[in-house]
Amino acid sequence: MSRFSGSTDVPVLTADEMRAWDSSTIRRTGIPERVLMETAARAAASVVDRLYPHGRVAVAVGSGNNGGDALVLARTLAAWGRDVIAVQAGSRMPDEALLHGWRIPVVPAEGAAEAFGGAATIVDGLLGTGATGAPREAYALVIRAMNDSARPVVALDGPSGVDLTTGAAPGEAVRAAVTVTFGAPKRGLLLFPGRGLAGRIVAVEVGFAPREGDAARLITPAWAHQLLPAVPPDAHKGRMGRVVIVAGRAGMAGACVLAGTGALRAGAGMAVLVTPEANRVIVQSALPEALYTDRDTADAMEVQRGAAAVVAGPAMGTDDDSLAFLDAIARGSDVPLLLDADALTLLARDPGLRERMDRPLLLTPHPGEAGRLLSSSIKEITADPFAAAAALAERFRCAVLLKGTPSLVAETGRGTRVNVAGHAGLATGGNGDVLGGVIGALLARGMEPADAAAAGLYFSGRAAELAGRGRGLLPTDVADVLPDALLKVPVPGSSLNLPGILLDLPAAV
Ligand SMILES: NC(=O)C1=CN([C@@H]2O[C@H](COP(=O)(O)OP(=O)(O)OC[C@H]3O[C@@H](n4cnc5c(N)ncnc54)[C@H](OP(=O)(O)O)[C@@H]3O)[C@@H](O)[C@H]2O)[C@@H](O)CC1
Ligand SMILES: Nc1ncnc2c1ncn2[C@@H]1O[C@H](COP(=O)(O)OP(=O)(O)O)[C@@H](O)[C@H]1O
Ligand SMILES: [K+]
Repeated sequence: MSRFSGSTDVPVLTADEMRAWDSSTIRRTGIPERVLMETAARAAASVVDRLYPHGRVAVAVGSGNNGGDALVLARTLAAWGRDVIAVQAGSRMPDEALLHGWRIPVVPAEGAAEAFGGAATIVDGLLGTGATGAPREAYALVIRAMNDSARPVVALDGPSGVDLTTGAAPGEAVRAAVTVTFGAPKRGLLLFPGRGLAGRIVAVEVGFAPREGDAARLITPAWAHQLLPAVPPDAHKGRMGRVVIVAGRAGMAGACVLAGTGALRAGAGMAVLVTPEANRVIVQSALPEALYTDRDTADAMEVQRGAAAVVAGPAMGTDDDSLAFLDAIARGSDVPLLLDADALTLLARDPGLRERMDRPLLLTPHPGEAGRLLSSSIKEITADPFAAAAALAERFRCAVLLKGTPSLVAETGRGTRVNVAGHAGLATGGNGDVLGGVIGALLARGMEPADAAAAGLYFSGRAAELAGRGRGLLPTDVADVLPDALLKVPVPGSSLNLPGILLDLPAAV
């Protein structure tokens, strides 16, 4: 389960943004680079010593500052009484003065396999934010030896060989058990394949100045809970938000039921399900708490009047009738509108729909739907989801939740929000429908579309964590524990029980 500090603000940075933050901290505060390195390496040494307290530690050292971190860590562990050996991968070692006179045995890259074989734990200090392209030969050799050693590897800042901006691994790449990343999680650690190679991700505070600007940020529990409107003790159903859900063509009642369940489990005062007569018996039996309206009567347009938010699209159909109906719904009110699934396919077919409506809008595409909306391929979307989410937000002048691992929320002029709550148990048809309903409920309580989307991702992800990790988790199981996820802010902290941990994310398995 992901664990956070109590911070509402944890940035997610590209390698360039990280370097800019380094240098602006050094420039503005006068703190020497060596002090930042010392703090970073000592924090990483604490993590290594806490998780792997016994046996020899072999430290792989590159020639840049990532290697500098590795030398400081090696010296620190040696001073703490640990048995340490270094493997030199670069043509030169970082400044030996970093060792403060401690004598650490150093072997060349060719001796890596033997050195790792004789160690209990390996530390990867080969490449960090300054790396470009695939690791070159001596580095590649050391990485192969690391991966072949069957020893746990703790990566410093990122697993060497992973592009810390894109998550790509163009050549050999370290498979880490744990990554200790400095100052803020790097974007490439949260994107696959980087996310898979990073193992458990521990982000530690190392003394950077407060960040300015609109970089991407994690959706933290503290942030999501602080957005959540309180339930007043004198609440009544009219004040808790009425969500209209347009979903499920004939024979596809499930999508409608799941979205309605999501809305009610997230605290909507009322859910109105707009779906064809053929689905009536099913939706009213499955979800008697919701109201039903026949999509093919004039009532379907009337129900928008009392609505605080509208969710349209899950399995609603993509034929001409559905397009005409969606068009009427979109123009029929000015309350926030969420478009998902089939409604996104219809929007891709008729982008003019956007110009004909005048209301806060949120799109929640998965990469396939995003590809249709941007006329590009799924491959292009997943290669740079941050760019795709931003392009959609710009193109449709609205908030966008791009589903994926991780799911992102973008809106022009605001920093992208990155979701790390949840797990692969959510990869079951129907979870998107529940999510749409959850966000609908949050919109109906007055949250801005981008905030509702981000909070909806967090609470659904958190519910999946509470529901457990086993296979076969149903969307309704996730929905059932939503009230618990909404009620309790998780206690901050990590099982590492060390100060300064910003984020402790389990390995993606
Ligand atoms: N600055 C700070 O405040 C703080 C920074 N910190 C730490 O510094 C790290 C960034 O350090 P950095 O900028 O020195 O880059 P780094 O990742 O060590 O790589 C550069 C070296 O790798 C080499 N190299 C590059 N590509 C390669 C390839 N494909 N294959 C092989 N070699 C390759 C390149 O060689 P060159 O190309 O120049 O020959 C150069 O020698 C950051 O991740 C964090 O750990 C912390 O201490 C906290 C404070
Ligand atoms: N591996 C995963 N880790 C975290 N969240 C996931 C994972 N797989 C799916 N999800 C989430 O589950 C939801 C599935 O939505 P979607 O693809 O629209 O499914 P459907 O339309 O079939 O209900 C999205 O919010 C997605 O981000
Ligand atoms: K590294």
